[in-house]
Amino acid sequence: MKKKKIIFLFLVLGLIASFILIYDGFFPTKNFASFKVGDRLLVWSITLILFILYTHTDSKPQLVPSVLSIEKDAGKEKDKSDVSFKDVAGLDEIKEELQETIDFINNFMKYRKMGAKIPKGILFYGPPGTGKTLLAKAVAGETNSTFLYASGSEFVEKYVGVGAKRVRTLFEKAKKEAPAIIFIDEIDAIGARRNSESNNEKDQTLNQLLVEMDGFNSNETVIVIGATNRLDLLDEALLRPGRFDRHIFVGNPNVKAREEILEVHTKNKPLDKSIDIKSIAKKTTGLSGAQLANIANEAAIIAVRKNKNIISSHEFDAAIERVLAGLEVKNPSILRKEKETVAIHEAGHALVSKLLATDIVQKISIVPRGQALGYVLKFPDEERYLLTKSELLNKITCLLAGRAAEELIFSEITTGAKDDLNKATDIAREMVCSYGMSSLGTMALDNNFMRYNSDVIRIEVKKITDERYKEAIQLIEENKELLQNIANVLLENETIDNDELDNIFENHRKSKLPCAINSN
Ligand SMILES: Nc1ncnc2c1ncn2[C@@H]1O[C@H](COP(=O)(O)OP(=O)(O)OP(=O)(O)O)[C@@H](O)[C@H]1O
Ligand SMILES: [Zn+2]
Repeated sequence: MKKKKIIFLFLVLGLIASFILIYDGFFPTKNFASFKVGDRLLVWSITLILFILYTHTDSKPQLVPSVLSIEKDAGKEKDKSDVSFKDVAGLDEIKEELQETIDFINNFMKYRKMGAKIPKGILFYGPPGTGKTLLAKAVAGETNSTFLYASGSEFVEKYVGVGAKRVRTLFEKAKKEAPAIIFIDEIDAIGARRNSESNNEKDQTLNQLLVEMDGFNSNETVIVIGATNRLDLLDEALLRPGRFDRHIFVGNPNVKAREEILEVHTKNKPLDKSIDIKSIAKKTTGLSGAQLANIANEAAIIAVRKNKNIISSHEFDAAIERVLAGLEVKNPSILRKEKETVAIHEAGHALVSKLLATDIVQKISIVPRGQALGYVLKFPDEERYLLTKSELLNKITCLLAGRAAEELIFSEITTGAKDDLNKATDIAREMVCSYGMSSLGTMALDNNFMRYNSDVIRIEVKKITDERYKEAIQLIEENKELLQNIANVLLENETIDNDELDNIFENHRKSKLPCAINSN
């Protein structure tokens, strides 16, 4: 379109020049005396050529991108993948399960002779950053297949038909370059359940995807891998046999897998002998593969910044903190009064966490990082898959303890508890709606019930958080002196680590013992 505009501009100039020269032909003036007949003919012919060019340039309105740009967009990372299963740490069961698919692509004829059909579609689902894309790339790498990457959101367009066309182009390309792995990330963007307030463009795109998946037969070595964080959102039609009929959950790594992931991502980095990958793996419960990769990279960056030629455990600790809590804010201009409030707030979290022995407090800090003015870094003592009701309640108490400490010490509350309140409310809502842990009964509540009974749910959630808040207040009240001690050390040193916190508790305990000499 830009080209057309430029041609149009020259055409207008040409036309003006042509008219002036025609006019001048009839009523010659001095101005154009030097223009011979040949020159005039040249200007007229150029104008004519511009006119022909203008009328022949693609004049499709910009509403729909041209086919060319669609072809360029669909399957951007068209390439052979150089990732193999060696690069995917942990996830052993998944790799085993994918072995069959790999064998099918590698020994296509063997299966064909037997009349065996292999699944066309595999769906990876699970939290972000757990290696879904990496696994798909590794399948392509292990089979030397073309890897075609597309993100579901790329197909979502305002204009009807564009998304569907992109899907078609993607599959055409895959068939042409088979064996191929089509990887559609965020497939929920196009594959979400259809409802009555349907969106025509989205429906057409999803329909096209279904048509394509039904359309290619098992003789074509094209495998579609979809990935989503929300399996529950997907349209059932997409999950039917013959489409995405293999669902593989890719979850956050356990301690052994975390160790392996850290090994993979530190393989090419010069590590100090003192570094114990096992202990880093233990400290990072609940983190995803992507976060661990990020930590390894941050540790290297921090070491470079310190002009070191080897990465030590100090850099790793700093990297964990940075990835979990965000960037340290340099020269923050925080008022003394605010600092006191933050210290009391964080001391409240740490005190109650320790009293209730929920998680191990790794570090308390009032050095602002990212959006937070202060934070408490905690890790569970061990890998947990099940949580008891009392553990969930204790978690809520710990979350509300920051606000409780503020109220108790300053008789005033601040906006600092926003994030805590969100998290506490989320846990309480889950207890009520998903875990059957409230007086509403031992059942899960479906969306319909939740929509029409939001008040009932709110009352239940409030009951839980109110009680927990009361408990937090009581615990802090009983240990006010300890809270002050923690806050004072924080104000003085800005951070407290696990051992120092133990010391504060221990010193406090000793100070409460009746003095041995005086007792005589
Ligand atoms: N199991 C793993 N082994 C090695 N590296 C991993 C693993 N899991 C994640 N990573 C690292 O994290 C990065 C991001 O992972 P990936 O993009 O595959 O996650 P994802 O599950 O597709 O995330 P999202 O759902 O956000 O798209 C990878 O490039 C890799 O560096
Ligand atoms: Zn807080």
